[in-house]
Amino acid sequence: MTIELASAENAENPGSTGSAEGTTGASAAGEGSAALDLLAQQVRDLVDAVVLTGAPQDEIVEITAELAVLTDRLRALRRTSRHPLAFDPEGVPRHAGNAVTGSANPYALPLVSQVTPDRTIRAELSFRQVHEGPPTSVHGGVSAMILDHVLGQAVAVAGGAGMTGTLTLRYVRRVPYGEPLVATAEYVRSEGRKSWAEGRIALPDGTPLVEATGLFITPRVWKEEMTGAQ
Ligand SMILES: CCCCCCCCCCCCCCCC(=O)SCCNC(=O)CCNC(=O)[C@H](O)C(C)(C)COP(=O)(O)OP(=O)(O)OC[C@H]1O[C@@H](n2cnc3c(N)ncnc32)[C@H](O)[C@@H]1OP(=O)(O)O
Repeated sequence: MTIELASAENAENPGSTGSAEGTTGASAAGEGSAALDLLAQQVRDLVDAVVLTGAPQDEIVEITAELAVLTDRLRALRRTSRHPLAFDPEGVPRHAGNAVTGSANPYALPLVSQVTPDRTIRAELSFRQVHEGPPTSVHGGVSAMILDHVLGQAVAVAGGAGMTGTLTLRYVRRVPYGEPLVATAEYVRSEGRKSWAEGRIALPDGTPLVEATGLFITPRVWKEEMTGAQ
C-alpha cells in the first residue's frame, strides 16, 4: 500500500508532502486511515473511561499493565514522519495529526468544521468531561485552542494562512461540557502578511459563551511557498 506522508525533512515546510511505501500511519489527502481513526477514537474513549473510572486499586494496576503492553506494541511501530497537510476543496487546511481537528489524534476532539456559503467557518462540537477546568465547566484554555483553530481556518480560506500572532478572548459565560455547542469564525481583513479574524463559541441559539479576535501572520517562507516566489 502506498501511503502519503510528510517527510521529516519537510517539518519546517508545511506545504510539502513526501511519500513512503508500506509505512503504517496515514492515507493521502490529510486524513488518517480508517483503522487509525478508529484506534484514535478508541483511545479517546479510553481517556474518558480513565477520567471517570471508579475501579478499585488492584483493577487499576492490572489495567495499567495491560495498557503498557499495548503502548509498547505501538511504540515499536513508531512513524518517522508527520501526517501530510492537505487543503480541502474549500481551502481549509487539514491533517490527521492536528491537535484540534486530527481524526488520527486522540488528543483532538476532533473538531469537524465546514465553510458556509458566506465563508464563515462553522463547527458543531460537544466538549467532554475530560475537558473540565473549573467544576462542571470547560477549561478556558481548551476553548481558546478551539477558537485559535477556527479563526486560523477563517483566515486560511480567505488566503491569509498564518501563525497566530495574538489571540484575544472574552469569556462571557461558562462553557458546559456534554452539550451541543457551535464554534464560528469569520475573516475580517488583511494588511500585507497580517490577517485578522473573529469568532465565538456559542449555544445553538447563538448565545455567546466565548468571543475571540485574532491576528494571524503569514511567515515569509509560507508566503514564498504559496506564491512560488524565490
Ligand atoms: C505553505 C502553506 C502552508 C499553509 C499552512 C496553513 C496552516 C493553517 C492552519 C490553520 C489553523 C491553525 C490555527 C492555529 C495556529 C497556530 O496555533 S500557530 C501557533 C502559535 N503561534 C506561533 O507559534 C507563532 C510564533 N511566532 C512566529 O513564528 C513569528 O513571530 C511570526 C508570527 C510568524 C511572525 O514572524 P515574522 O514573519 O518574522 O514577522 P515579522 O516580519 O517580524 O513581522 C511581520 C509583521 O507582524 C507583526 N508581528 C509579528 N509578530 C507579531 C505578534 N506576535 N503580534 C502582533 N504582531 C506581530 C510585526 O510587528 C510586523 O508588523 P508590520 O511592521 O508589518 O506592521
